[in-house]
Order: sequence, then C-alpha cells, then structure tokens
Amino acid sequence: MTVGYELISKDGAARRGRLTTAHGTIETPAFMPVGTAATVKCMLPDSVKATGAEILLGNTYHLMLRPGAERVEKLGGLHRFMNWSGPILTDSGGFQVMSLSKLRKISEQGVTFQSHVDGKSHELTPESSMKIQHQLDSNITMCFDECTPFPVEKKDAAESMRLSMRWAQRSRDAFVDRDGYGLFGIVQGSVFEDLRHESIEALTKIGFDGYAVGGLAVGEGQEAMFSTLDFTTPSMPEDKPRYLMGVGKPDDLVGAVERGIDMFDCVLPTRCGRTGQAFTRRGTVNIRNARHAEDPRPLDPGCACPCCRDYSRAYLHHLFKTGEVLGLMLLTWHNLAYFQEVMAGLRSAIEGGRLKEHAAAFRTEQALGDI
Ligand SMILES: Nc1ccc2nc(N)nc(O)c2c1
Ligand SMILES: [Zn+2]
Repeated sequence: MTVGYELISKDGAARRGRLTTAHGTIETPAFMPVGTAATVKCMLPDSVKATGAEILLGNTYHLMLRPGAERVEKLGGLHRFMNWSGPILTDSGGFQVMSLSKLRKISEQGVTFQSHVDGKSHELTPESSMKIQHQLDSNITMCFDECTPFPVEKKDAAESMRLSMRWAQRSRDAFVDRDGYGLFGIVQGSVFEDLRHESIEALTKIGFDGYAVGGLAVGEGQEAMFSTLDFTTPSMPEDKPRYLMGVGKPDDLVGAVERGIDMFDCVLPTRCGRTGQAFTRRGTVNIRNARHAEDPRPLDPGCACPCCRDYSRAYLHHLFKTGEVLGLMLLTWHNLAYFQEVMAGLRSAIEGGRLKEHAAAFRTEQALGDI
C-alpha cells in the first residue's frame, strides 16, 4: 500500500482520519509546520515534535538550489539530513518558482527560471520535480503544477488548469511507487465551479493517493476561499485525504475543516513568531506593543508551552525590543503549539459529534480579543 488513509468518523462535512506512511502516522485534521530549507526556523526537531506536529513540509524549489537534491540524497535523504524521523511532505516547486525566482518562462515542457539566490538558470518539469522529491525521500510528493494567479480571466484559469492536468499525468507517470510513499494531485480552477469540477474529474481519472486544493490563499480572501471550498470538497474523493495548500490563520483552519479539508500547511505561525505576532485563543497579540512592557502574566495562561509556562509578556517584550534570538524561538514555539492545539480541538470535536458547538465557541473566544 502506498500512503493509506482511514476515515475514522465524520461530523457534517468534517472528517476525522488517519494517514499511514513509511515514517509514521498522521492524525487528521492535521497542520504541517513549514520546514522550507530543511529546518523549521528557530526550532529544534524535538521541539517541533513536542508541539504535537507529526508531519513537516519541505520545498523542492529551495532544496534543489541549496544544498541540492543530489547532496541530500547522498547524505541519506531529508529525514536523516534534518534529523526528523516523522513523515515529510514536499511541495513540487512550481508555486515557489512563480513567487520567488526571476525571469521565469513557462512552456508545455515545464518552467525555466533564474535562482533568486545566485541568478543561475534552472529548469523544473514534472519529471525533474518527481526525481528531486524522490531524492529527498519525501513521503508525500506533490504533483508539479502551475498555481493559477488571482484575479484571473476564466479562459486563462481554464488554460492554466488544463496545463496542470497534463503535468499531473506526467507526474504520475514519472513517480516511483514505494510502500508508505504517495503522490498527491492538486486541483486547480481558481474560483470557477465548473473548472474545479473538470480538474477533479481529470485527477480522479489518473488516480492519486490524496488530493490537494491548489490555487487558493493567493489573495482571494477568506469569503471567496470558503465559497470555492463549498463547491469543491464535496466532489473530491471521500476515501482520500484533502490538503488545502498554504492555509492559514486559525479561523481559516476551522472554517476549512468544517468544509471537509484534512491537511494544512502555512508559514504564518513560524513567520509571525519571528516578527513578534502571537496567535492565542483570544486573537492575535503583538508582543512588541508597549502595553506588554511590564505585564507579568504569561502570553496565554491556557497554554502549556514553555513560552507561556516559564516566561512573562514583559520578558518576551524585552527580548523582541532588544532583538534577542530567544524571543523568536519562544514565540515560534508558542505559535506552533497553539496551531496544534487548534487541530487537536477540532479532531476531538469531530470524534464527539460536537464540531458545530466547538467552532462557535472558538469564534466567540477569538472575538474577545486580548486583554
Ligand atoms: N497557496 C498555495 C500554496 C502552495 C501551492 N503549491 C502548489 N504546488 N500549488 C498551489 O496551487 C499552491 C497554492
Ligand atoms: Zn504558549
């Protein structure tokens, strides 16, 4: 069996499941911390594990540029290289090429681009992306696709989606099947219902171990994202995991789980942890704000992470005002722990058939705002 998915229980459109890979299982709904350059920034792997995360995300684009997929392979693969023994999912590179590199050229063959690091030119195709993700020893490989930009004319969205579907077939053909390793297709079609359905049909005909919703979290806003999910997830295979790429804030996670999404990845908890923005059950807190300068209380008294357990807001404020690295570490740890707590709450609410009440209570508490 490649990557196995077990649907344990449902609550409306929401699902409680379990993914099994060669490097361990993942309880879903799940949030994947982003480990772009083979590290979850500011965190030791054991600390990431302590937050409750079971699976990490890596990036083909960054790792092919530095240190190179061949080198990671020679050193035993990404798990060994970064000392993460759990499952790893890697994105296929197309999205990052478009958002990071210079002088990109897209053709039927693939994309050519100049590295944002040293300006050297590179090519990514469905075949080379599959090879790189194999060299990294990724448990879940993502198809090579084009993330359709937003806003977009419908005819351009159709053209972009159809290119991604042809690349999905080539990705499937080039993927090396191994027990405990899987390949996920990526649904495109922007915010257009018929295009999303055409994409799902094309991907299910090819057959994948999971299906991602791509082309969202690209500036469309939460309302358009949720309405797109409303007509997309119900048509996705019920017996395979659904992964919403690049999402999101805590309330995005809750709303998307209510709409049938099982997996997420987002840079927010780690990136905001480094800029002093904390996510808490009562909304966000900017620890650099002067109001925290003498506040002896923890960031979130309801949180059991080391940041909230052992340090005051005043101390965190001091660390950020002085640019001390410990501040970045503590707030990153807290944010990741909070995101995992949101997911654990959703998993148990679905199991208990009380997701509606749980989501309502979540939103009420978020709206209270920090005191
Ligand atoms: N918002 C996002 C984030 C990552 C993505 N990665 C791929 N491969 N495709 C997309 O459409 C993405 C969208
Ligand atoms: Zn905390």
